[in-house]
Amino acid sequence: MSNLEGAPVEASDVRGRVAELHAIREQVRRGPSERATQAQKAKGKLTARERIELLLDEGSFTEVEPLRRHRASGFGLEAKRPYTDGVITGWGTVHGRTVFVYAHDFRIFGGALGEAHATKIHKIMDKAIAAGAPLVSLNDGAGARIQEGVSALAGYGGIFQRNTKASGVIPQISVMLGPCAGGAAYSPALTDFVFMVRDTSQMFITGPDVVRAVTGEEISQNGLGGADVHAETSGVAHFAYDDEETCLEEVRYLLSLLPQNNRENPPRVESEDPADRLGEALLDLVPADGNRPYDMRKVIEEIVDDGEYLEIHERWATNIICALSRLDGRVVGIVANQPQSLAGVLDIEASEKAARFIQMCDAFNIPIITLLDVPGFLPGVDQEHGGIIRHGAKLLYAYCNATVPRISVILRKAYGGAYIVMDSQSIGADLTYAWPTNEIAVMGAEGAANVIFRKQIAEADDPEAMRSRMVKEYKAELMHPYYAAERGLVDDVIDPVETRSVLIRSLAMLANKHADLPARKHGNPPQ
Ligand SMILES: CC(=O)SCCNC(=O)CCNC(=O)[C@H](O)C(C)(C)COP(=O)(O)OP(=O)(O)OC[C@H]1O[C@@H](n2cnc3c(N)ncnc32)[C@H](O)[C@@H]1OP(=O)(O)O
Repeated sequence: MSNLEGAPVEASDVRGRVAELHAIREQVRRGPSERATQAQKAKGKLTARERIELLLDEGSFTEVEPLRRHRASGFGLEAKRPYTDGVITGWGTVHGRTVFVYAHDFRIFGGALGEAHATKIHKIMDKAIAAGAPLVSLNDGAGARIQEGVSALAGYGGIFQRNTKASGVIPQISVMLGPCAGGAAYSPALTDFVFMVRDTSQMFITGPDVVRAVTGEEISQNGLGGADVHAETSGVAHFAYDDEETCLEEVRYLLSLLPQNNRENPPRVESEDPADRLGEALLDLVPADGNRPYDMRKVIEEIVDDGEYLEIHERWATNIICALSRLDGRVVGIVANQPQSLAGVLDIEASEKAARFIQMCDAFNIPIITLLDVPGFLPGVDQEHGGIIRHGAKLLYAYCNATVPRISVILRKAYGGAYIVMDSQSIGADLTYAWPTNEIAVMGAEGAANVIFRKQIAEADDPEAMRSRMVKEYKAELMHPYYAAERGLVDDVIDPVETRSVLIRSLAMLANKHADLPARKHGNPPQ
């Protein structure tokens, strides 16, 4: 028999050796000690194996290198060589499709990454890339293993390099389930989606102690890098949940909406929701008066299959909505202005959020539906000095670069540069529709009249009466609902109730869209 720290005792026959193997396996399964497990539970956290069980289909996990141990020395490491070396790696299935996974075991060296631990992760990442299947990391590790020095740091380099190589090839999902500092925060930042759990997970480059020493700021771990901070303020996390069970269930849901790799389409399902269902409610959801707010989420619910969608970055940059959903069983990415948050303007954060989402959709063959109700870019010194020009350009670049089917629907306002940026026909949308409530223009009629009729208004006996006459004139001349359609700038003006069926027919037509791009190493997108 063997123990976790020592070498196996030799058994003399086959049965004896098999028994020994099973005994070792049992030790590996149990982990380092009951005390360590209790400490993990006391922090409100599940163990790495429990997490893997929740993530994957029942009984589907196959572990790789469970018997791996480090060969490092010094600081008493020779006497502490637990199996797995603090990370459990392998593959299983989610909804029947292969998914690779690695999970830090915080009970072993606080899940800290040493050389052997890192090479296990490298191996599983290489296998995920080769097999063309998603990679999910379950992060609960204290960063580089301090006792192993620069060997541990090099291990991170290998992870970053593979994250980048896999980017746009296989979906990569990072689930943050404990404190993740330094190197442990950068790998997730390179992946497609970051999930966090409130109170138990944190991400930061340097912890509160270093922050206090350098800047004098006092802040808790959660205040610095907790789930709410990253889901609402920094935008580092795409999703935040109250508990690990819900979090891992949502990872499974996200995976059901993604293809296995960039050579596949996302999985289509049978939809029970009729493709020709009319959305009568849309007539009441969206006020014709462009200044009145409404909840764009309700519009999305009315259009998509069974009202179901998964919102990404739900609480960050809320003036734009990014969501994955289905139309007649086909996965779509929805980008929509949200008139009830900052009137749906585009600002720095909204541009960044939507740009990354569009890039992800394009990489993984997910058609993009854009729902427009946008008054323009947010004016202001903060925005200009913060670089709205280059951040807004990210959104423009992402749309222009996307070769997946692209369909836009203009619900109400579509003004100026924001109209062009939000997947107008002129930047390559395949199909553009407008509701009869559309207001496509360079700017709102009030603003336009104030500029071009400034002289007449100023010289009039009754400037206010003159202004309102000019606004009316401008609207009648240049902003009537058929102005863009008459010029072929939209493909049709549609009855809002038909939006779902029009989109479904359009997606079916575009299903085999193919676009050839000029040869180049890669573009140089604005950053
Ligand atoms: C490139 C880079 O990654 S640089 C970043 C390097 N990492 C760090 O600086 C983080 C250092 N660790 C910490 O700050 C804390 O351990 C935290 C916040 C992660 C977790 O705190 P706690 O939940 O209180 O756990 P605790 O500190 O008891 O650690 C658990 C065990 O992991 C060990 N451990 C923690 N961090 C590391 C580490 N980086 N390397 C090796 N062992 C570590 C602890 O010594 C402890 O071991 P023990 O159970 O044998 O006593």
